[in-house]
Amino acid sequence: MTSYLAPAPQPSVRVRAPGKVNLSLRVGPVQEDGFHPLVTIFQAVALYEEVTATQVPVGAGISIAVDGPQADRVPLDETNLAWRAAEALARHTGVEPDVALHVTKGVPVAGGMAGGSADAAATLVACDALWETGLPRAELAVVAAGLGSDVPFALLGHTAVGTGRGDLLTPAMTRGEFHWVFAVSDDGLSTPEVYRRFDELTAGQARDVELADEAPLMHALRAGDPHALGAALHNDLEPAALSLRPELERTLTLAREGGALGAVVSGSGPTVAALARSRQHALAIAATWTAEGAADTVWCTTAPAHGARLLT
Ligand SMILES: C[C@](O)(CO)[C@H](O)COP(=O)(O)OP(=O)(O)OC[C@H]1O[C@@H](n2ccc(N)nc2=O)[C@H](O)[C@@H]1O
Ligand SMILES: Nc1ncnc2c1ncn2[C@@H]1O[C@H](COP(=O)(O)OP(=O)(O)OP(=O)(O)O)[C@@H](O)[C@H]1O
Repeated sequence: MTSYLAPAPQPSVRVRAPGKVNLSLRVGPVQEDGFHPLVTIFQAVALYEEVTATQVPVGAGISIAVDGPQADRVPLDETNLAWRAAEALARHTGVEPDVALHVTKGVPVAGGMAGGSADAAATLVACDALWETGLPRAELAVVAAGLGSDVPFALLGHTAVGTGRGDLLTPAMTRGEFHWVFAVSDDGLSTPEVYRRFDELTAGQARDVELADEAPLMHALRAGDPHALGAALHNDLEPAALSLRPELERTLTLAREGGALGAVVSGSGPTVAALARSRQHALAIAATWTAEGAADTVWCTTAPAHGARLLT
């Protein structure tokens, strides 16, 4: 009689990281390095990317699989931000980059909601646990900033003020829960292209960014006042996104006509974010967008949400 022993499962670690909306995004004049100085207020939303990192034999290298809505629009090679995050952490800590990554997308792709950045942040936390490299969060944030301006915020989550390229973060005090609805387009926008259009529209003469401009928004967050927050939403990239996608103007108008407390293009777009009074109100705005054909899909959620966090 032959006995059969099933192979032991390989150790694996699962991490969840959030997408974001920029409650305010103020963009200064382009610098010599091609980046723009920002003052932004990030808020993490309860739409999550999940990354599972599984141990593989020494020398196997990195591999990646992706599922979830819009997974077919995500690269499966070394250009994937999750792959780049594993490589960057291995380089930083001197370990061999051997890991199988599985990404489940829960944030729109190329929608201005930093889904790829959330994958990178989740991968840093997952590989740090799997490889037992034990980096403090502050050091992970340095590796994160090398991967992209939005990656440190996906690590931190909740609500935060971002300065520099958006990578220098200070947590912001908020009260309560906010209801968001997002109009998502199947056809994403390229972040560098939107910044380039911003440069054209401002003829390189954008006004310097000032943290003081955010006082009303910070007050609304501290008070947990969705009406004041709605009135304070702001995005300097919105004219650039609208000039590349004029149809987004109607999506914004429909949300406002539907009683949204505020409506704004999310980050570099083309997602439009509307702040609702309640979950029922969010669903009503979503229904209007759908009925009017103003979005390919609509996603309702709440905020703020936690940053990159181990699930197992
Ligand atoms: C639009 C936002 O999502 C708002 O949070 C971010 O500024 C974009 O962050 P991201 O996608 O992580 O961007 P990165 O990967 O760092 O940079 C991509 C490109 O965006 C432009 N970029 C980005 C950040 C910044 N402060 N200034 C820029 O001009 C640059 O052309 C850069 O080459
Ligand atoms: N893990 C990933 N998930 C999604 N896209 C990725 C990933 N890695 C690389 N990409 C590429 O990067 C592009 C932008 O991805 P992403 O979904 O992060 O955009 P975004 O949300 O607009 O980013 P941001 O708001 O940070 O500017 C995609 O079109 C895709 O080609």
